[in-house]
Amino acid sequence: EEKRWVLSDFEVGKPLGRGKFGHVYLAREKRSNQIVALKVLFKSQLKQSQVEHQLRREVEIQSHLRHPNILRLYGYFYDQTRVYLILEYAAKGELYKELTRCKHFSERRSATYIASLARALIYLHGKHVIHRDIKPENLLIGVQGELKIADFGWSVHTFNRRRTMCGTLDYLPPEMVEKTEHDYHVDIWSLGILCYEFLYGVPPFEAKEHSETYRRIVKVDLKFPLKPFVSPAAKDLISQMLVKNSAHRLPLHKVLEHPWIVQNADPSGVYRG
Ligand SMILES: CC[C@@H](NC(=O)c1cc2[nH]nc(NC(=O)c3ccc(N4CCN(C)CC4)cc3)c2s1)c1ccccc1
Repeated sequence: EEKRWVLSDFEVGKPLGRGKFGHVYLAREKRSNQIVALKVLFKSQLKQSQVEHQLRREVEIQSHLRHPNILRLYGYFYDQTRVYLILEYAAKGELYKELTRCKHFSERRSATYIASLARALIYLHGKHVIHRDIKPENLLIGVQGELKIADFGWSVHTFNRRRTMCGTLDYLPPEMVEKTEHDYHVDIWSLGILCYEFLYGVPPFEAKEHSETYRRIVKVDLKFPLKPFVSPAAKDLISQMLVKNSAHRLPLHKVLEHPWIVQNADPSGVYRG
């Protein structure tokens, strides 16, 4: 595990995509012939945006996670100018491109994905990790069609926060004792947004201006278009997740028991079309 990787350990192939601060390439680890995705980030850009600590946290968190719907991080290394993350290769690419191509997903496909994500989030929250950035752009599709949560750049260990919270509660002002804005309920809200976007092809509070989107979110101005047709059960689940009071959002284990999920999600967690 403590192997010190170097770039020459890999034969770097075609670029797979790009994201914040860098690109990701198909690569083959020469000794094992293992195919991986090599994410290359530029130190200059990381420094400029002061996200080095975030990247360290991403590596620390993702390297310890083991779940079929969470992209593995096998290791990392760096050189003078770049940081390299050795990631699991998701062979069917980016979910958002598939969603754009299909316009919107069927209820079976959507429910199968939402169930996988709920299971992955239950696992994450069990480890005191909240992702905080669950959206189509951060979801990849594995070779069997299974969903993989990628890019833990914004995830945090609630543990640390709770430790500071648990220390000396007495001296904390009310607003600090109040829910930290990032408790794990944020991921349930994001799952509701994702469910809506899978079924309708657009997120529920989309608007031309950011200020309008903000207003619609805080008001939870949830509207269900007449087209495409979406079952009342699906709308019921979405309505139970997109609730302003975070404590009243449907808990993740209840999401898995919801009739729409039970009736539509493929038990294997894989959508085979
Ligand atoms: C989620 C963004 C994040 N990405 C990762 O970490 C990523 C990690 C990771 N592992 N495997 C990937 N696979 C692909 O990117 C991929 C893309 C297209 C593919 N196909 C094209 C169409 N064809 C018909 C089928 C095959 C197949 C695999 C990616 S992306 C990121 C963040 C910052 C910088 C770079 C990348």
